[in-house]
Amino acid sequence: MSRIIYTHTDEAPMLATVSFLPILEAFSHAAGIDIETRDISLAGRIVAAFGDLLPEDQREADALAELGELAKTPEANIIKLPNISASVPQLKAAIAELQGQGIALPDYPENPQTDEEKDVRARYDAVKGSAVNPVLREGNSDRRAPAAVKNFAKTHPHRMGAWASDSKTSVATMGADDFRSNEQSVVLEDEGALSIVHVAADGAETVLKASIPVLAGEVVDSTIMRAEALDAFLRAQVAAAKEQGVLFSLHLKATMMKVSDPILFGHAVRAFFPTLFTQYGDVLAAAGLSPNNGLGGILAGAEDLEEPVRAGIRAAIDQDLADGPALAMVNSHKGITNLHVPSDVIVDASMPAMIRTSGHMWNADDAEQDTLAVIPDSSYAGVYQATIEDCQENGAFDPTTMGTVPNVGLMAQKAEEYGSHDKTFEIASEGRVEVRDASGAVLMSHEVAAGDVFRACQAKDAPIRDWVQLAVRRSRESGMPAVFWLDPSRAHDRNLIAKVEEYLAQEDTEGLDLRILSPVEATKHTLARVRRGEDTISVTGNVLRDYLTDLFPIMELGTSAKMLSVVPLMNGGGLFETGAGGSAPKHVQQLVEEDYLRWDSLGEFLALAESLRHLARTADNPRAAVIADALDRATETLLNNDKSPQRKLGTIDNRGSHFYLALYWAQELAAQTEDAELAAAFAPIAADFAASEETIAAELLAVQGKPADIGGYYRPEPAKAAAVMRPSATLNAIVEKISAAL
Ligand SMILES: NC(=O)C1=CN([C@@H]2O[C@H](COP(=O)(O)OP(=O)(O)OC[C@H]3O[C@@H](n4cnc5c(N)ncnc54)[C@H](OP(=O)(O)O)[C@@H]3O)[C@@H](O)[C@H]2O)C=CC1
Ligand SMILES: O=C(O)CCC(=O)C(=O)O
Ligand SMILES: [Mg+2]
Repeated sequence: MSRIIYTHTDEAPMLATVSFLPILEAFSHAAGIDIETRDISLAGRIVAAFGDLLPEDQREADALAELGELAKTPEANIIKLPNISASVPQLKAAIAELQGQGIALPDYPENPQTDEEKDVRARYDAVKGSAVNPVLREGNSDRRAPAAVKNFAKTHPHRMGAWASDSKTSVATMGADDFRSNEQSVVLEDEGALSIVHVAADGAETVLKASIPVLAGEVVDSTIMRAEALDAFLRAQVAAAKEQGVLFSLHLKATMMKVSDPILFGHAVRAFFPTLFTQYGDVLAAAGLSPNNGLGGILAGAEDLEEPVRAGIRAAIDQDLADGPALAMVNSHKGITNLHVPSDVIVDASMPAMIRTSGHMWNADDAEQDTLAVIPDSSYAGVYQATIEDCQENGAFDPTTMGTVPNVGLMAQKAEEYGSHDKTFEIASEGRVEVRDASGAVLMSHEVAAGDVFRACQAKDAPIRDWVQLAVRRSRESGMPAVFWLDPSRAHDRNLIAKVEEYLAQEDTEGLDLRILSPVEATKHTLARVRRGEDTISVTGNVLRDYLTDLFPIMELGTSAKMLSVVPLMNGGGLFETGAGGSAPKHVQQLVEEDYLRWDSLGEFLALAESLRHLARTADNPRAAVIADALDRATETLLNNDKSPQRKLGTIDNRGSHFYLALYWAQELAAQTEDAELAAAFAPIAADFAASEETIAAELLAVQGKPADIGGYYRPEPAKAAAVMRPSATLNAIVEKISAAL
């Protein structure tokens, strides 16, 4: 039997899976393929983290660890749906829900003191933030809009907000004293181990990290964000937004940058609420209410404090809101601001969403307004400023004519910033931080003050070489020019440029247009081509991979969820991610309120076809190729017949789109001539689906419009979720018959 692993994740994609998986299993069975699921949801990962401490009957295997090992083998064929990268507030909510379901989990220790509490905290911290993707991504990233999807977007353009030439929207970034400007970088000649040591002003040494294994040829960088400069910068932006009459909004990646960015977020909360922290800073700290978890956590925690402190805190917050600039809102109806929850505004998706909406965000009156987008570190902020300037000059992008920008991203083996969590520290006291080799020689050194954020990153040589080869291959296969977005004014990028030049020289690049430009120059170059309808591959590091695979798809297709996202694993396996989009929490809310799920599973369909094709190649299963090609044709028909989920009640939603996919897929299999046995088996199934179309559509539409009970948010009850997500008895019966057909 050939095997595909389909991941069980969170929120909208997990609910979509409840509906789609039975269909997928039935069709795959016909090709002798086993679909196995593994639970890598936030809830599943929490339970697995306490495997040894829970009562026997509550223990669950660590599926993520298993898949992480599998990803290093040639047999890996994993379809990875988006999952929650949890902030602390989300983590606590998930723990509470699981406790409510009777699972004997400890509370999240806010301020761990005993060894036991420290152990609990370490387990929870390992589950926090972007804890899944870095484990599975044992390869570099190839994300693109398939031709059928791009063509559909050109003929059915999504709405784009017009840009005014007098738009006051802009990006503010530090440019000095930040991660970018303080960066140092070395290329290691030999394998070994590094250490990170803090040397206090009096010479006392504290080991921050005892041993970082390194390989020969690896690029290692270190840098710091200066707290004092950050505070001055943030205060200046609060004043600037007020003076310019624009919204203040902060854009970070507190999920993936799970150690550094919540700290930066906390600094912004302090800068925006000076009265609150001057008057109540000590009270909040004593109550364990950290600004790093956002205004939402402070407001909720203040409820437990005594009067008059409680009223005083609220008054101070109101005072600061009245004194400061208007604050961008995440949900103006519920009064949720940009500074409420660190994971509510995630830069990769939030900046493109703003650019798509005329450079606006929402204010407290639920109206659009120009915005000062605050992105403290200047490494990548210039990309957004250049894009904004382009729109101010030339107007909004036109999805009917614009070129496409696929991405080849350096990602494997926790490359660059996204692998830096275990090497990121908030500095306790003045002195310097040194990165030393095993002999004690100092490779890099930074003067530091208390509160500065130190960060070290690694990029291994083999992934860098693989990334250059992937870029050459994609440029060759697509016929598109490719631009390496690397900045000669950054220490890390200078080392990468040298490697790119070395490895490109070893490839056959005859006739290819490959160049290296700084991110801002690359943005300008790419956008000029985009406006002429020309296509350009962006070849980037891990962070720009993340940013650009939302930025361009959101302009081109309306959402990054429609992207094909392939990770050719370095040891020969395949990881197929579904789009670049996340798990869309607001979709679950809509489902629970009115039994309508607008999640678009297009990303799953595209990933599945690639996964099947990979299986056909690696497991010598020609039938897998037949059902893959049939699936791609079915997906194209689905797009052209407009059977993707719409957005409003009374139209087909996610479940309806799964039915139509099954119908078209069965019809394609019945019609193909490569595999007669398969065609014969699917002919009656296709006929059944077609004959029942009206009944099934009616059964699926009938449930809409009233609240749906799935019995949990982070871990819904399987039976309730299945009842909600599979409401058509007619459809379920036909799906059942497929497995018996072959
Ligand atoms: N690979 C992964 O595992 C990723 C996980 N995440 C996680 O997702 C959560 C939410 O993050 P957020 O930044 O809000 O990003 P999301 O991508 O979840 O949501 C952004 C917006 O994209 C649109 N969208 C995304 N996917 C789909 C889809 N399949 N069908 C229809 N619309 C879609 C919706 O916008 P619109 O209303 O405009 O249609 C949605 O509101 C977080 O927990 C985050 O950690 C985020 C990114 C990647
Ligand atoms: O892992 C995450 O938290 C998000 C991943 C992401 O945004 C991406 O890969 O595009
Ligand atoms: Mg992303």
